[in-house]
Parts: sequence; structure tokens; C-alpha cells
Amino acid sequence: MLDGDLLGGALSRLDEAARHIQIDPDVIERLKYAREMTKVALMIRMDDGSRKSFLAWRCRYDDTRGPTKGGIRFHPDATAEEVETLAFWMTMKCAVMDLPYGGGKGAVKLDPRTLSKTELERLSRAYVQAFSKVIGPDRDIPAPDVYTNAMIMGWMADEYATIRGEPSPAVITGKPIALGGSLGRNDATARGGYYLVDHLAKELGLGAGMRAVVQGFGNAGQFMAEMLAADGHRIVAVSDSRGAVACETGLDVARLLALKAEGKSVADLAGTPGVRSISDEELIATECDLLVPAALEDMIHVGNAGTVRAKVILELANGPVTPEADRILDGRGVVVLPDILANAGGVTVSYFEWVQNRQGYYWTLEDIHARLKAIMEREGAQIWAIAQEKSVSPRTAAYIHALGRLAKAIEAHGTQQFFAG
Ligand SMILES: NC(=O)C1=CN([C@@H]2O[C@H](COP(=O)(O)OP(=O)(O)OC[C@H]3O[C@@H](n4cnc5c(N)ncnc54)[C@H](O)[C@@H]3O)[C@@H](O)[C@H]2O)C=CC1
Ligand SMILES: O=C(O)CCC(=O)C(=O)O
Repeated sequence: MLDGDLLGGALSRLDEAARHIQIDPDVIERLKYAREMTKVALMIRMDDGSRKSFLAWRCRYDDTRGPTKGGIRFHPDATAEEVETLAFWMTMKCAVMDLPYGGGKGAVKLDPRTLSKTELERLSRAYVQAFSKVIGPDRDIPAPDVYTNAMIMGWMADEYATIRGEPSPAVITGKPIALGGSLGRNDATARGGYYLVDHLAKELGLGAGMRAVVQGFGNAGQFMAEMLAADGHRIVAVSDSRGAVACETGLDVARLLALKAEGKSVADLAGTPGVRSISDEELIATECDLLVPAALEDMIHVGNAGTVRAKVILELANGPVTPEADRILDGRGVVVLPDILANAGGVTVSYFEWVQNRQGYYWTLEDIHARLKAIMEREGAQIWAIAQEKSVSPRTAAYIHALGRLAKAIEAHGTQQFFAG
């Protein structure tokens, strides 16, 4: 369910943040438009010899603070507006984390499960061929997002190297370790969110033995469930695109992971002792301490926000709560840790990968974890302090935090760059 247009809703957060700070209105105006949006049709040969076309986009939203950075999504419902909105969120996210990047995002409109592995590889390579002049280690650096993974990033990096005639690992992050990927990128999105919740636990009123609900059981959701369970918390409900299950005493996360590894759904656990099948709306309304949306945008909207019975929402997904839902949740005292902070662990370790590729020297997993923890805690604490000082939500505080950094960079560039478009 959509409460309005996605991009309009996303941009309205800028206006909300601007109400609480002194900021040149030109900065807000500058951030309302994407710098560059490219659309192509990718035609590939299918295994049966026929040809098929797929729409694809790449958006470089804002590069004031550095090369644009953001994932590539393969999804049947992808649209140009969604790509632009996701690229806007990346701009704010990279500023929140003080990474030397702007924001970008890409997508191909398809259900990758309908393609064979060889077709998927041809499509991934076609994407890089089409966007080879848009992307680059100093221009625009893709990474994985929904329904893309390290294997796809590996094919894309290989295609870029073929086009350039030399290896260029820093063009893309989230690669297989064998091709210059970073240790710790696979679980970084969840781990960053986990460090954040752990650091702010006292302020959030959270403690040991929490009841947690995870919506979406892919890269972000699976690792989050695993980390929470390993720390003694109870995962009382989970879902994926094919269904949802609940268990009062806590779901067996290892069994859920095994089901997903076999290509099945979490819903296939229903019927085992204590586990019952529930609807998506029941999942949202499950009483819990921590609700973790880790699927897609607009999952908590004006129609179901009033049913939420969580203390805290940790947005591992991008844009899972609509602005209207935010107001309802705020009124009911539910704290939302916003996407541009909560899921920023992924892009932060992507940044570490890019740095390691450029210096040709690779860090240990302990190094990666320590650096990620330090940044999540530093930015999380600053945003929490802004929220307290200005009596605003953590989301508005995060936008205030990001806007301060973006405004400085926009002003430092001068008017030449400012109006270059
Ligand atoms: N992978 C990453 O590094 C990052 C991902 N994110 C965001 O996290 C979210 C999830 O991304 P990934 O885990 O990477 O994707 P993924 O492709 O690994 O997993 C997506 C999961 O969502 C489920 N899903 C899809 N539609 C659903 C629905 N209607 N209800 C319940 N579940 C549904 C799928 O079944 C799958 O389990 C997205 O919003 C993405 O943009 C944010 C930051 C980084
Ligand atoms: O790892 C990255 O560069 C970007 C990840 C991403 O797409 C996101 O944070 O939404």
C-alpha cells in the first residue's frame, strides 16, 4: 500500500528537518533533484535462443561529497521513481555516516528467479556494458541490493575489467572475497543495525531476552535474526515474500536458515511444534520489543501503523515506514531508528572494501568489525543527542545531521558546481 508518491514522501523529510535548523533554502532545493538518471533497455539472449529486453536504470543523485554510491536491485516492481528515491536516501545515508560519497542506485525490472544462471550472468554483464560510462571507481560505485548478491557483483566487476582492459576492483563493492571483496561485507547491514541497537539499548529501554520480529528473510533479515538469536533474544515472528510464521517461545533460526538455503520459504516451518502460519498484517501487529522491517518500502503505512505493538522499529530496509505512518507511530510512542542510520552498516563496509581495493592492502575481520562498530556508535550517539536536544524523532535528527554535512560541502564547492546540474 502506498500512502502517496514515494519520492515526494522521501523529500518531505528534508523540509521537516529544515524546520529545525538554519539552512540556506538553496541547499534544500539542490537536494530535491537527481543530478543524472539513465534508463536503458538491456537485450540479452535467452538459453533457448530467443531475445528478451529488460528495463534498467542507474541514478546518480548527488555527488557533492564524493563519487555516488549505492546498490543495484533486480525486482519485477522496480520503477524509475523508486530508483531515484533510493538514490536520494543513499545521499543522506552516506552523509549521516560521514563517508566520502554521494548517493546513487540502480535497478533492473525483472524477477531474477525466472532466469537461469547463465541468463542472469548475461544480464549482469549487459548492465555493466550499458552503464560502463556512468559507473567508475571515482564516479559511481554499485553494490548489492534486493535480489542481487556477491556472485552478480563478481560478474559485473569482471565485465568492467574486460571493457577497461585492466582489473578495476574498486568500481564495485560486495564482490566475492576471491575478487577483492571485503571480509565482513556479507553481514554488514545487519551487524551495523545490531551495534546501533546494542549501543542505544538503555536509551531505548531494551535489554536481555527481547522479543523480536523480522520482516523479510534475505541478506539483511537473516543475519539480523541470527545475531539476535545468538545473543539470547527470541525471534517470535518472521516473513519472506511467500509467507510468515510465528512461535511464542521463539523460532528455530537455524532451521529457518536451512529452509532458505534449500530454496524454500520461512512459511514452510509452519506446522512444526509451536509454529503457526500468520498473515503479513499479523506479523506487523505482533507484540514485541523490536520490529525489524528488512524487506521493501512502504510496509508500515497509514493502514497498519496503528496496529504496531513494538517498542522500537529498526529499519534495515530502505523506506519501510511511510511519512504518515511515522506520525502515527510517533504519536503512539514507538521509536523508529531510521534507515539512513540503521542500515548504513552495509555501505560503510562497502566503503572499507573500496579503500582496501585502492590501497591493495586487506584488513582482518576483527579490524572491519571494530571500525564499523566505532562509526555506528559515533553517528548513532550524535543523532540520538540531536533528537533529545531538539525534541525531534531520530529520523528528523538523522536528516538534520546529514543536512549539516551536505550544506557545508555544497557551500564549499561554490556556485559553479552548485548550478552545474
Ligand atoms: N543488502 C544490503 O547490503 C542492504 C540492503 N538494504 C535494504 O534491505 C532490504 C532487504 O535487502 P536484502 O536483504 O539485501 O535483500 P534480499 O534480496 O537478500 O532479501 C529480500 C527479502 O525480502 C523478502 N520479501 C520480499 N517481499 C516481501 C514482502 N512483501 N514481505 C515480506 N518479505 C518480503 C524476500 O523474500 C527476501 O527474503 C531492502 O530494502 C534493501 O534496500 C539496505 C542496506 C544495505
Ligand atoms: O553497499 C553499498 O554501497 C550500498 C548498499 C545499499 O544499496 C544501501 O545501503 O541501500
